[in-house]
Amino acid sequence: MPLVIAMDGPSGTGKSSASKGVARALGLRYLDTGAMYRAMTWWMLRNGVPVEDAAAVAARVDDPVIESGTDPVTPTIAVDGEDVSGPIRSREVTNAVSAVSAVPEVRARMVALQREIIGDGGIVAEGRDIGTVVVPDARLKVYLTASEEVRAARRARDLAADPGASVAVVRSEQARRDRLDSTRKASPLTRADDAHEIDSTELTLDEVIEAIVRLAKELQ
Ligand SMILES: Nc1ncnc2c1ncn2[C@@H]1O[C@H](COP(=O)(O)OP(=O)(O)O)[C@@H](O)[C@H]1O
Ligand SMILES: Nc1ccn([C@H]2C[C@H](O)[C@@H](COP(=O)(O)OP(=O)(O)O)O2)c(=O)n1
Repeated sequence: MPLVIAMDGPSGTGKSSASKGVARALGLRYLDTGAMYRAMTWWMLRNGVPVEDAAAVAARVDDPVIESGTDPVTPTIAVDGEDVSGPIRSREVTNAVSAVSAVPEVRARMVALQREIIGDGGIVAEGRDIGTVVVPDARLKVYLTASEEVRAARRARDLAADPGASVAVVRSEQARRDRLDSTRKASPLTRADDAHEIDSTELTLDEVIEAIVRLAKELQ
């Protein structure tokens, strides 16, 4: 079976950047499953669905059409034909996404879509449950970590245009999201037993990419 690389870990550990780099280096496709949960959340907010009400979210789960592009050079995400790559990164969506992604009906639909896109493989897929639920038989699983402090500093840099996003605020919002993502009932964030753990706290992005490419080459 063509290679599937499953990349999981909490927010700000470098999953998206490393996954895109590895996909480019190895000529693989790339899937950002977090962007899909963010797209679903953006749609719920736009349509006035109370995101803390799991039954209300579940009732609308089949309505949005979510399309993910898998080119690691220009990843795309659209909802009902509208490019939402910018708006899904807002703090409003970020702070609502854990509630929406904890709803089992949301996860069932997203996982089915993700498996369809992953197909026969040749892809780096990143998220929270790729190695545990979406592709439990992936040939290579990586679990990325980094200190809370470094993760918050990285994400605050990404949000530099938002004056409310100080490192302290980002750190506390991130800690809340990690707690929700790792304690929810439906496929919580957890390291698969057979995942390689890489701590990126003291590594450059290139070093992380190199480490994963080396692991992939060892499989051949
Ligand atoms: N090893 C690293 N060293 C420094 N900065 C990094 C590293 N990995 C990622 N980054 C930066 O941290 C930010 C968050 O990375 P991202 O890939 O979006 O993480 P995640 O997908 O895990 O939330 C980005 O600005 C990215 O460029
Ligand atoms: N496979 C996945 C991917 C993301 N999620 C949820 C939980 C996360 O807090 C949100 C957003 O994920 P995303 O990877 O975009 O978050 P970060 O960029 O790492 O901050 O989606 C999930 O439940 N399962």
